[in-house]
Amino acid sequence: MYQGTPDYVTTNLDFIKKVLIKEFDSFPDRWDMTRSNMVEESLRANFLTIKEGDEWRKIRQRCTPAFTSGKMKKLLPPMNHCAEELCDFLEQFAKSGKDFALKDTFSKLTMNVIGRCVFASDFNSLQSADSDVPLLHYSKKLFEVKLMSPSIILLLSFPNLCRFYQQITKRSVIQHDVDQFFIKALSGVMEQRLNDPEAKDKYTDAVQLLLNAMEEEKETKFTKEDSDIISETVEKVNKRALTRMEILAQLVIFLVAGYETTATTLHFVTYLLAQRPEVQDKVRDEVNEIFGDNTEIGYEDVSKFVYMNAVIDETLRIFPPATRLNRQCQRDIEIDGVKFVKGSTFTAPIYAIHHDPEIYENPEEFIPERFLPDEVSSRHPMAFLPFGAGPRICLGMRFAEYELRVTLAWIIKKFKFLPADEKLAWPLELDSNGGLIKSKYELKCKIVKL
Ligand code: HEM
Repeated sequence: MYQGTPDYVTTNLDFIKKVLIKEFDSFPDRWDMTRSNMVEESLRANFLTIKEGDEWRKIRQRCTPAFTSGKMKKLLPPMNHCAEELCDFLEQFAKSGKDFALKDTFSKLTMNVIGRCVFASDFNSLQSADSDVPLLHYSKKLFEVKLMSPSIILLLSFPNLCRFYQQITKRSVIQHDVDQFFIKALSGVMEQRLNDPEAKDKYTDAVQLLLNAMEEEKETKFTKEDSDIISETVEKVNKRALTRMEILAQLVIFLVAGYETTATTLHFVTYLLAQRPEVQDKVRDEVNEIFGDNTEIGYEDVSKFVYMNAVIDETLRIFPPATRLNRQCQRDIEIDGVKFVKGSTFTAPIYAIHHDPEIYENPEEFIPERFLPDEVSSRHPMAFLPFGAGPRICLGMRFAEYELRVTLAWIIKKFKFLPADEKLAWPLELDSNGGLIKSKYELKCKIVKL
């Protein structure tokens, strides 16, 4: 049982594949404890992550053009720009020789990348304290909905009362201030674009793509390369345009889903490289060969990384930012003798799968070679699920993959990463309160300029 709902959890990879892909029509949505109590027109009720059925299909279809391979090409210059800025920022730590906190630094970088790629704005996060970057402050807060917070307890104990309160006041019981902040901040950007007759030709960021989608009914053409983020299930959908609240909500979810997950991965990968100089040197050799004396990492360069890919994937295996994923059953169905009734849930325990010794020998060891192409092709496709799978797979997967590679290439080329003075025991002690993985103790390292 999960919060009063029957939940079936398994590490059986064939079974997981059936639920996430083959029987997707019976398991199209995520289970969300707060969904039924949300004010329909509220910001979070419109998040793609929470939307159900045809409403989800429509929004996913509209958002996908922002993440296609063609769009990624255009996003590489801003990603390179942010990575270069990060290198300038890191110089102070190289000069001081002191330990520095990885998570804080990479959170600011990923916020800047989202700023430039999604909002075509400079958030300048690196130079500011957290409290001076309101988007960072409120994005962190949006993630802080804890299972045992007073508002959640209230919601679970008195759902009807909460629904009544929300309908009357149009205020969300959970974090009303956060919703208000985002609505105010992003409405401004939207209005400015709507009032600019040249905006359509001037901007290519996600805000503009979604605004175009709001007005236009045009069909989007997807290439074969895009098949990993768009499925046929999504394409067969009514073509109603998006409302303003729907657009606002997706911008917020891109910001929130995009910054914490990618920053978490970058901070773990850098930490691991600092502990393993021989792996770090190997990545650097590859980077130097591909990056050379060029001024930025290009679209074709990214696809040439082999060892760096293996390092990133092995990091995502050991530390998957989302430790599990779930689906809610929409109609009674039996799969391999397991009966699901409508409303029950299914959980794929990503962390447990990634640490299963039957799948990965010595799972606590950092062995990037496990992710060299031949090894990957001999493994079950569901053995590695950091971005989920099936039609509801992470929409920002490719965005994250590019951001991780571009950033890592820049910092590895410019700096050597060394262990911090303060040593932590391995395996690291982790905390996944709220579903996202965290190290219990702050991860730090030292750097030397090359
Ligand atoms: C290392 C970085 C990231 C990781 C590990 C990650 C992981 C995930 C996972 C596990 C899911 C659930 C998939 C499922 O249920 O099958 C998900 C969904 C999602 N992610 Fe990511 N994510 C990352 C980066 C991003 C970025 C950069 C964005 C946007 C800019 C993003 C936007 C989304 C959205 C919108 C969904 C919901 C998709 C839907 O319901 O259709 N993610 N992500």
